[in-house]
Amino acid sequence: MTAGTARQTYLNYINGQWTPSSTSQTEPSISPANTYDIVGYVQQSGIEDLNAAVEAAGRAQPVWRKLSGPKRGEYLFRAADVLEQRLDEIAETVTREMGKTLPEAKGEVQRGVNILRYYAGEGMRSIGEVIPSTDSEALMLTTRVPLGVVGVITPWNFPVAIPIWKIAPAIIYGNTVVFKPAQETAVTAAKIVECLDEAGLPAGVVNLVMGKGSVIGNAMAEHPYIHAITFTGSNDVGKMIAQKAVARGAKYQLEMGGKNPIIVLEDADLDRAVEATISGGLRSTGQKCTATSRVFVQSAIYEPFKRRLLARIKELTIGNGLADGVWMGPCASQKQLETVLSYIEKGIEEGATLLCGGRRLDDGEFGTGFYVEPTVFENVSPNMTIAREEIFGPVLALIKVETFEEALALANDTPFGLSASIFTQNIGKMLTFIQDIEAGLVRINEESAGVELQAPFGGMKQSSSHSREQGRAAIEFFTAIKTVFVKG
Ligand SMILES: NC(=O)C1=CN([C@@H]2O[C@H](COP(=O)(O)OP(=O)(O)OC[C@H]3O[C@@H](n4cnc5c(N)ncnc54)[C@H](OP(=O)(O)O)[C@@H]3O)[C@@H](O)[C@H]2O)C=CC1
Ligand SMILES: O=C(O)CCC(=O)C(=O)O
Repeated sequence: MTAGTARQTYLNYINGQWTPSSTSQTEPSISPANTYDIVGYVQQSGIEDLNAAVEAAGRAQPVWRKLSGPKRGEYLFRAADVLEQRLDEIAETVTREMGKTLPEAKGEVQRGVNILRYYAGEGMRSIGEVIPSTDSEALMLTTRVPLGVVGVITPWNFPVAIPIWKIAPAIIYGNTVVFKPAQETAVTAAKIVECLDEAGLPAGVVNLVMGKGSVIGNAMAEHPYIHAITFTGSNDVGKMIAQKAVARGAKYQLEMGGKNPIIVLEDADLDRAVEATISGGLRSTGQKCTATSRVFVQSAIYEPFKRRLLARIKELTIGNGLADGVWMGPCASQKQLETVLSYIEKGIEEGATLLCGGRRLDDGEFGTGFYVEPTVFENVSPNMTIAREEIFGPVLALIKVETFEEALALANDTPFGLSASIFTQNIGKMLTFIQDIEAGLVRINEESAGVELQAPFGGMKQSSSHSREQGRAAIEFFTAIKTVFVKG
C-alpha cells in the first residue's frame, strides 16, 4: 500500500502501516503557483495519532539499535536508490507543493539521495576512540549509543533535504523517529516516507504524523517518550520547543532564522558579486535560512553595482516553477506572501527607498498564485525593520559603506548569525572576515546560501541552538557518549 489513494489522500505512516488519522479530518495541500491545483489531501491528526506513532517508535527502537551499523546502512542505501528512481516525480511534487522551480527541486531531491548515501556509509565509520588510561593495565574507550525516539519537526522550504538530513543520521545511529513535516508540504513528506517503506525499513523505525504544528509539534515537544527533538523553522517556535524540552530534560537541536549579509568590497569581481547576490538572495524566492538579505557595498563601486544588479533583476523570469525557463516561483503560501508584502510596506513606511519591485503580481495567470516581485531597497538604515528581521522572501536591502571595517561591524549588528559572504581579492580582509564575522557558515567569493551535506551546518547567536547538523557533526546530536573503562 502507498501513502496516496486514488483520491490523492495521503495518510500517516505508523508502525509500518499507512493509516488515516483518528480525527478523520483532512485538508488540501494546494499549489502556491496555482491555488486551483490541489496536490493532495493530507491528514489533520490528533494527539491519539501522535501517541500511536511514539509507541510504535518506542517498540521498534530496542530491536533497531541492536542491528549493526552496516546493516542499518543497507536500508539507507536502498532508500537512496528508490528516491533516485522517483527523482523526477518527487521533484515535480516539490515544485507543485512548495513553488520552487523544477531544476531547483530536482537538485534538492538529488541532494536527498546523496545525504541518504552519506549516512548509509556512516554506519561503517568509527563511533568512538581509545583514550590512554593512567592505569597501564586498563583499556579506556568511548562508544556512542542512540538517544531513543527522536522527534523531527521540519519546515516547508526544503521539504526533501531537511527531513532527510535529520531522519537519516537519526536512524543510522540507532534511533527511531516520529516525523512531523510542515503541513504545506506534507504530500512531499509522505513520498519520502514511501521511499523508506519501499526500501523495507522495519515497522516503527520511521513514523509520519501530519498535522498542525500547534497541535502535533507542540505535543511532540512535551511528549515524555520523545527523547530528543530536532527542529528547523522560525525562531519563535524554536524557542518554545527548547523551553519545553529543557523542562523535561530532553535533548534538542534548533536551526532557525538568518539575516545574512554579503559584503562587496571595491576590489571585488563585480559581475560575480552581482550574480551571487541575486542567486543567494532571490533563488527559491528568498525562502532559505541562508538567503542573502543585507547587501553592504563599498561606496566607490556602489553605483555600478546597483546598476548591474537592477539590470540583471529585470531579466529574471517569474512564473509557475513547472514551466521551462522560469527562474523564480511564487512564495510558498498565502501567509508567506502576506508576510513579505507587510515587510515591504514597513520598509517604505520607515523611509527606505524602493529601487525595484515591491508589488504582488496578480494579473493574468499570476492571479491564482502567491507571486511577488523581486524587490530591492536602498537607503536602509541599520535600525529599520527590514534590516533587522528575517523576511524570508525576495527582498534585498542595499547599504552603502565606506570601509571594510564599517561593513563588518554592520554585518555583525544582528541577533542572527547563520551565513555570511564577502567578495574581495584581499587576502588580509578575507582572513579578518573569517575570524570576526559572527556566522556559522562563512563564504568567500561565493553566495551566502549553499550547504554541502558532508560539512557541518548551523549558526551562531540566535540562528541555532549552537549545535551543528549534517556531515559527521550530526553524530554529536543523535548519540550520547559512554566512556568505558575495562580492567581484566
Ligand atoms: N530556518 C528555516 O529554514 C525556516 C525559517 N522559517 C521562518 O519562519 C517564518 C514562519 O514560517 P512558518 O512556516 O510559520 O514556520 P514555523 O516555525 O511555524 O514552522 C516550522 C515547523 O514547525 C511546526 N510548528 C509550528 N508551530 C509549532 C509549535 N507550536 N510547536 C511545534 N512545532 C510547531 C510547523 O508546523 P505546521 O507548519 O505544519 O503548522 C512546521 O512543521 C518564516 O517567515 C521564516 O522567517 C520558516 C521555515 C524555515
Ligand atoms: O542553503 C542551503 O542549501 C540550505 C538552507 C537551509 O537549510 C534552510 O533554508 O533551511
